[in-house]
Amino acid sequence: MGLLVDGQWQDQWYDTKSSGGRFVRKDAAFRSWITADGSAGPSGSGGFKAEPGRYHLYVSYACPWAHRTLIFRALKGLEKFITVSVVNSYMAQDGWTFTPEEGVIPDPLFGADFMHQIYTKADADYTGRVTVPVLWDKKTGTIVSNESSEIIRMFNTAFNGLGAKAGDYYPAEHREEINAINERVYHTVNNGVYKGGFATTQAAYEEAVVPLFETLDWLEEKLSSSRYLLDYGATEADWRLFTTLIRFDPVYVGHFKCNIRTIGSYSNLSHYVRDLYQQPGVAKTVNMAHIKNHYYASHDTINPTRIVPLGPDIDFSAPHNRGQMD
Ligand SMILES: N[C@@H](CCC(=O)N[C@@H](CS)C(=O)NCC(=O)O)C(=O)O
Repeated sequence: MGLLVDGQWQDQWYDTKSSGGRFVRKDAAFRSWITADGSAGPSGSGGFKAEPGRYHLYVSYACPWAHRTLIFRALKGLEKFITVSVVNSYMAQDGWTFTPEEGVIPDPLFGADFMHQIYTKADADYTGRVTVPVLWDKKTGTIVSNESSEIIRMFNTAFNGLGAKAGDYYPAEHREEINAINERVYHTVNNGVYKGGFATTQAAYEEAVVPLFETLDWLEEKLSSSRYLLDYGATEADWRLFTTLIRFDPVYVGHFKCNIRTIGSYSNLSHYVRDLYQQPGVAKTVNMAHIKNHYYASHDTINPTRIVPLGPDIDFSAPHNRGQMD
């Protein structure tokens, strides 16, 4: 694990000393938007018009943030427009790499060995963490965005005129409700598991894990009367929750000590995660070997032996009861 400082790679773990043992996530640096006509989006600069074959997506199968973007690429049928590379599941002193492993898709643009080389191609003096996902523009040779919440919104609409699949996962009339759910789920669940897992004091750990389970209890209740988080149908709020839920019992319960309850013990949440997993195109975005290997092997301050547990044995393709709620 490391970061770039003035374009130079440095191997360094997260600093939690300056924040009372708390893990504090930094904001993403590249914030432009692909739009249908190339006009500027809500942030960054314009010039990134939706065009077939122009953009390349770098992801890790392990990473829940990158996973969102792969799901939206599948839901919207963007595979034919946007090419993809997948990094190795192990992230250590060199950060994310393209070292061969089952599932890795090498970098076709530069033949890079390391993900940090992609960042310095975009900005030779870049300072900051080298995260996935990265959405790359082949035409101007730069990073459009490395912020997953924004990449999924681009994918939701920018390619509609080029023949993307139908489906609006951020409908204008429900944005307020989606934003409110996202806000709570992001802080207490998506990032909550990391705050619990990367905490280096008991207080910081408890500060994360208690609200995490309060939100899971709230979601369980919410899903007793509605198939998805909104009556509208599946929205980005569901997909943003899904990538954390599918990793929860295999990784976060053990490795991140988020173990007050399991997702398997929640009736609605466990059926809901299978329902989402079984939607067209989604199962192939889930690579459980990469997920488990990444967390258990890469975080040696948490798991120095790097032993990857064999369980739990979960069949996400088992039948679910959510269809009866429609
Ligand atoms: N804000 C980013 C966060 C992405 C992120 O933190 N990705 C992790 C992997 S799960 C990463 O690449 N971490 C490397 C690092 O922090 O050095 C997003 O949602 O796109």
